[in-house]
Amino acid sequence: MPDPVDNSPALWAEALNWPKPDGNKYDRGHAVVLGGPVASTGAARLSARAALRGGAGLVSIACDPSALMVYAVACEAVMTKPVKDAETFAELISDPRITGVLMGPAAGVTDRTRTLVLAALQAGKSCVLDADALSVFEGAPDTLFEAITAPTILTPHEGEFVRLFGKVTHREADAVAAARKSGAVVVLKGRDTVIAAPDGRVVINKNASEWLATAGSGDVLAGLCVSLLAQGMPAFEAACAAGWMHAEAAYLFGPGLIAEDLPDQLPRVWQGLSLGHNGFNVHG
Ligand SMILES: NC(=O)C1=CN([C@@H]2O[C@H](COP(=O)(O)OP(=O)(O)OC[C@H]3O[C@@H](n4cnc5c(N)ncnc54)[C@H](OP(=O)(O)O)[C@@H]3O)[C@@H](O)[C@H]2O)[C@@H](O)CC1
Ligand SMILES: Nc1ncnc2c1ncn2[C@@H]1O[C@H](COP(=O)(O)OP(=O)(O)O)[C@@H](O)[C@H]1O
Repeated sequence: MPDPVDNSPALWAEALNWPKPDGNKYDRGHAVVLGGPVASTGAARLSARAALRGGAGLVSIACDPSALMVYAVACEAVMTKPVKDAETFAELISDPRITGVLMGPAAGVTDRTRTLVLAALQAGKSCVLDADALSVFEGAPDTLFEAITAPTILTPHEGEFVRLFGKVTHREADAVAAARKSGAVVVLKGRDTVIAAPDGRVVINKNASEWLATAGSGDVLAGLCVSLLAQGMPAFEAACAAGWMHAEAAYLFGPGLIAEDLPDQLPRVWQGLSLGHNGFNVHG
């Protein structure tokens, strides 16, 4: 295994998709977030807001028709799309302008979640799988791995990682082995988040604050991942950038952070990246 590299903008800043003076929202990607059922809508809303703040031009939450009004009332710039079953989900995401799909946050460990995840992967969409979209494959992880053909990011915490890949003994080596086995970029979350690619590249995110140990902060990270993926960044660079920007947002907010605070720190993170924060000047 190559020595893990510390995460920093120098690794991925060139791959960020900055808005163009003559561009429009479609140039910045359309991310779809699968929403959970009517009583569990917060996680997908956090992800969707993070996806917009992460720079995606359009973000939609796709949800069961029974939950649509909750999302529609709670969301403003984020759009809502009803999805009855795998067929309607496949039809929705067949739009070539939909460039990234996030599934998992509070989606439910259900047959519906498993079916919709497989439908998105089989459609060849760039996907981010988090939380329940990972847990639902416990006991049958090969069904998931065999369906992964397009750029995909998995964002497990250690509990979710164990369900798919078994015990964690050495976080860096285990994350690399998991990326090789699944064919996806694996973001093994924790105090020091490990980001591993199927080709063996491995990066460690060391700028995280312990205030990130709060409900929903992983949903924000998943939303950032799908945002950058939908904007056309390669999966490994998107995952590294998302991990760094997520931690930087927490640092900029400081003590007392809850997950809702993270997306609204992202403009300051973008400003820092564009102005040469941390010694790195994106615009030269
Ligand atoms: N606002 C909302 O709507 C929110 C909704 N959310 C939604 O809630 C659902 C459940 O998600 P979840 O992560 O809370 O629970 P689950 O999948 O049962 O795994 C937890 C078990 O794994 C283990 N574990 C080991 N290491 C771990 C670690 N580093 N971090 C955490 N756990 C670790 C640990 O086992 P232990 O170590 O205690 O034996 C623990 O018992 C899911 O749909 C999610 O999206 C949340 O996103 C919050 C905001
Ligand atoms: N002690 C810690 N120090 C730094 N970052 C942490 C710590 N604990 C958790 N995190 C980060 O917070 C996020 C938690 O994500 P997750 O466990 O999926 O929570 P949730 O499901 O509630 O959103 C991850 O990005 C993880 O790396």
